Amino acid sequence: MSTTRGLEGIVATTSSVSSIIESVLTYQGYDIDDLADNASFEEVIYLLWNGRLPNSAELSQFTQDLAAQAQIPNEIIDQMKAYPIDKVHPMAALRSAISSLALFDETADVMEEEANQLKALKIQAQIPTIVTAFSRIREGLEPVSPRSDLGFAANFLYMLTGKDPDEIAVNAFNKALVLHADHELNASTFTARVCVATLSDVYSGITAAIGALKGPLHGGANEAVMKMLNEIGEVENVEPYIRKALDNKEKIMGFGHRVYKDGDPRAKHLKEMSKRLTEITGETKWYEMSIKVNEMVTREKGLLPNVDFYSASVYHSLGIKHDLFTPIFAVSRTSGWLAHILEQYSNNRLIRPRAEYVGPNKQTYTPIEQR
Ligand SMILES: CC(=O)SCCNC(=O)CCNC(=O)[C@H](O)C(C)(C)COP(=O)(O)OP(=O)(O)OC[C@H]1O[C@@H](n2cnc3c(N)ncnc32)[C@H](O)[C@@H]1OP(=O)(O)O
Ligand SMILES: O=C([O-])CC(=O)C(=O)O
Repeated sequence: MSTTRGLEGIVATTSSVSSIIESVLTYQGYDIDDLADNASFEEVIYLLWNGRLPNSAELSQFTQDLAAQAQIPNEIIDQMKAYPIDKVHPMAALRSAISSLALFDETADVMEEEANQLKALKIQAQIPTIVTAFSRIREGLEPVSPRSDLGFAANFLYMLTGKDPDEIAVNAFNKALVLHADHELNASTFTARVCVATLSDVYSGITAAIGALKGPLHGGANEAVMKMLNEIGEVENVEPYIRKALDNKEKIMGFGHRVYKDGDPRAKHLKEMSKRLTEITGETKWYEMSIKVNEMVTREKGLLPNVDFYSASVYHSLGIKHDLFTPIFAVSRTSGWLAHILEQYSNNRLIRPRAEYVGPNKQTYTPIEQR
């Protein structure tokens, strides 16, 4: 038996949801560059789940269907109020709340295709409500109910702040959601597929995926990037900070990628957004520091920024709390997770690889009093 550490390069499934071929990312065959410049997040969800773009009647119906499911059970709000708020990371709160949602859905374990599609719609619609409600609860504020007259991106920002968001913020947030929606067989999507391949339920698949996304080598990197930028503080500190980190063989968050070796196509969009938004807020130092970190890490290590690097200064410029960056990633990636979960169910086989045994052999049991 031979092993490949971290399953690098192993093709573990077929999928028609998204592809990465020669560093070009597509959702159902549509280049991410095209979608980032033109599509609403609702269109992208529809695309990922149906394999084609909606026409305007279909999009309008889909948007209404999402809006109709956006309210979460009061019990979930009450539960979140009971969490030890000041100690709980919003990703942990989200993981628990999504798991709890299943308890209030009588169809959670119904495996028919239609029931699973309805659960997908509910989860996608309710995840922004959960993230924003938790954010407000921990600040001592009441959650803001979703509005059916707002699109997905606008509604998220509205529920977060209780105020109508401006157009620039909505467009930037929509683009960020589009860019994060799916990414082939990344760690959290693989986790979701492994989970539901046992014929476990959709909620379990999403809960497991949230757990995998939370780690700093995956989705948790965006929050870690902002922590690093905060520690650096000023542009002139970049050089000594990064030098020390590299000398100590520390990983620089937001750089490197398992699949892209010549650049993540999403990063250029986020870089441009970071430039624009920091100009608007007047806090250009976040962009300038990011550029300097980027130049130095690329020069010294040959590593390029991934999706998490510039998204940090983008979300910061939108006034979003740093520990909500990864939950926002989850809000977007849920669309991809759900597409993969439905695809897995449609042609399922248990996912069960092997491990090469490297432990001791031929051991003999010794009674406890002789050890
Ligand atoms: C949405 C996403 O999940 S995007 C990824 C988000 N994660 C991060 O940004 C965390 C930082 N980056 C990393 O840890 C890695 O680049 C990963 C996890 C993304 C990819 O990991 P792998 O493909 O397993 O690469 P691996 O960790 O083996 O790195 C290969 C070499 O490059 C180095 N390297 C990789 N990334 C970095 C980095 N960000 N900073 C410094 N060195 C790095 C490693 O130390 C290793 O060096 P070595 O061969 O001398 O030991
Ligand atoms: O594909 C990966 O390994 C990580 C990634 O960029 C993503 O999930 O968006």
